[in-house]
Amino acid sequence: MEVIRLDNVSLLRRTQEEFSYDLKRTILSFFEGKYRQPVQKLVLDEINLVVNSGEKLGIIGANGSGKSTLLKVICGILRPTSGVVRVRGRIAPLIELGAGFDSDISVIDNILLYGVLLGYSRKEMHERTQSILEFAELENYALVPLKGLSSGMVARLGFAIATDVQPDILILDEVLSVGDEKFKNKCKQRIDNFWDGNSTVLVVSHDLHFLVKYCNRLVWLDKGRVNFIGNAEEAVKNYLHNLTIQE
Ligand SMILES: Nc1ncnc2c1ncn2[C@@H]1O[C@H](COP(=O)(O)OP(=O)(O)OP(=O)(O)O)[C@@H](O)[C@H]1O
Repeated sequence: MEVIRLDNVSLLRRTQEEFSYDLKRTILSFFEGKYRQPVQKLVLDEINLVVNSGEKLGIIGANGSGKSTLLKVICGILRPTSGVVRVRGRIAPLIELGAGFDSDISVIDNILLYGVLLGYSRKEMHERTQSILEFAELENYALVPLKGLSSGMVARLGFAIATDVQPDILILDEVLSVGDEKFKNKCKQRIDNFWDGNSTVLVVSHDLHFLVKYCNRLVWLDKGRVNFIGNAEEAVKNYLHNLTIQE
């Protein structure tokens, strides 16, 4: 059964150097006649992709090729400029762990907030709070404001929340190495459960060995376009061959 479908999805974004939140400067430059239209870049270019239920799909490509952007479009964090994205089922994005947190409120309140952001009810999150705190090994920090935690602890909390709930679709963006060695092993076990189960998994990684071992198919992105999609070994072979030609 099809769970993700992208038809001709493109995304234009303002380039970083043109991007300014400074309204005063923008208005001033307008009156001084120095205003320039922000430059836009085609970050995703006519992407067509179908992912079936239970499939483990890896995404490879050079830095800046659009891998994280593609995941964000699938999760609904970014809206495509054109094209259609369809997703069936509950999705848990493990992207920039902790990006939805509020540092001034307590760990427990952040669990509720983050859970609601992921689409779960407050009641459901109340019931899960204890197991999340236990997995993240933060039982003694439940009432502490998040700013009192180390960045590793915050990442652990993000991982614990997103994986405590059983998503239909798990999205992993280079987050397979959270926390210290002991915690990494715990994360690996949890991820293994998703791999063995029915969840559909999309994973972005530069670890090609990992992807060949764990993924059915790979998508190779190049400058926002799908360069290859299919068998994982073949994708990596083509990708590496292309790199040697460029060198
Ligand atoms: N917030 C943003 N605003 C504007 N452009 C952005 C923003 N974030 C990323 N981009 C641009 O979008 C393009 C794709 O970036 P993306 O992060 O998706 O690449 P990536 O393949 O995940 O790279 P990496 O392997 O380095 O993580 C890049 O050209 C980048 O400069």
